[in-house]
Amino acid sequence: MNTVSASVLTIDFHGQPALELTAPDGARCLISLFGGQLLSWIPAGGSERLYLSPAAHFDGRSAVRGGIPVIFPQFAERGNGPRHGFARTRVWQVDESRVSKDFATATLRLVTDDATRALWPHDFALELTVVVSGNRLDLELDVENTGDAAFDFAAALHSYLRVKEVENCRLEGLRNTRYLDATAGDTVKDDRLDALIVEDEVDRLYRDAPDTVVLHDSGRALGFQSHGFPDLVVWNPWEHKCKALADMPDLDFRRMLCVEPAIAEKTMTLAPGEHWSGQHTILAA
Ligand SMILES: O=P(O)(O)OC[C@H]1O[C@H](O)[C@H](O)[C@@H](O)[C@@H]1O
Repeated sequence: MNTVSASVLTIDFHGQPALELTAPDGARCLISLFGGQLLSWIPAGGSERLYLSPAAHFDGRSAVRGGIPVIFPQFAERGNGPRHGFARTRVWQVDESRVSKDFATATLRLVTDDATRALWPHDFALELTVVVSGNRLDLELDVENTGDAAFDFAAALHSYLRVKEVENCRLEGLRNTRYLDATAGDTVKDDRLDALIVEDEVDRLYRDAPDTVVLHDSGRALGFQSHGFPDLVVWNPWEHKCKALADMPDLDFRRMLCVEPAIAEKTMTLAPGEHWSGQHTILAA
């Protein structure tokens, strides 16, 4: 019988410091301090469930293509700041990390500094807590207004899921919902289908999305439960857009699908001293 030793290790991953968490049951994940970004998740007894591009840039400046980037305080180009915000390109601090008898966990923190103030003139504290155990990954994102004026923000946990073959995937749970279709100039559309099947570029912002969706992928499945995030973004660049991405191999659009709980269509307002928190759980089967 294999024995697993539960641990939290600080390692170097492509020149960046990262935390490797191993739970007593062998479930593992890797979190880069650059971006506070999950880069790998392997459930106990399972295989890798996050997509990380083999051509991702690890230069300490560029956003890393894959894993679970934290999007804050802006979604995509819905604002005047950097695309998808700056949280994914800042170095976060480790606040706490530990193993218990059932899980391994870490909390990372990003707070205002001169560089963030130059991009977005507000005082904030962001906290990402990751818990890995068995077949589940739990993430909690907390935003606090630490300044003396209200601010508006957007946020997302931009999850790149590794799939065997994207054309064989079915994303279920979105029937009878509405989405903005970014591939058609943000036209509002109704989803009337039992499942979303990816056969072309998909870039949809589901508003007031259901908290639970399930991704079936060639005999495997991932279940998602989120709380606090009103929207859900689903993205696959497909052939043409993937070719245009310098940090992703041309055919890797087949190996990934992004399912992203988000505050995206409408920003959220936080008064001084207020908190918002959102939870995102992924279950592997
Ligand atoms: O290339 P990035 O800036 O990381 O953005 C990657 C993707 O993120 C989201 O899913 C958006 O809906 C897409 O429109 C965008 O292409």
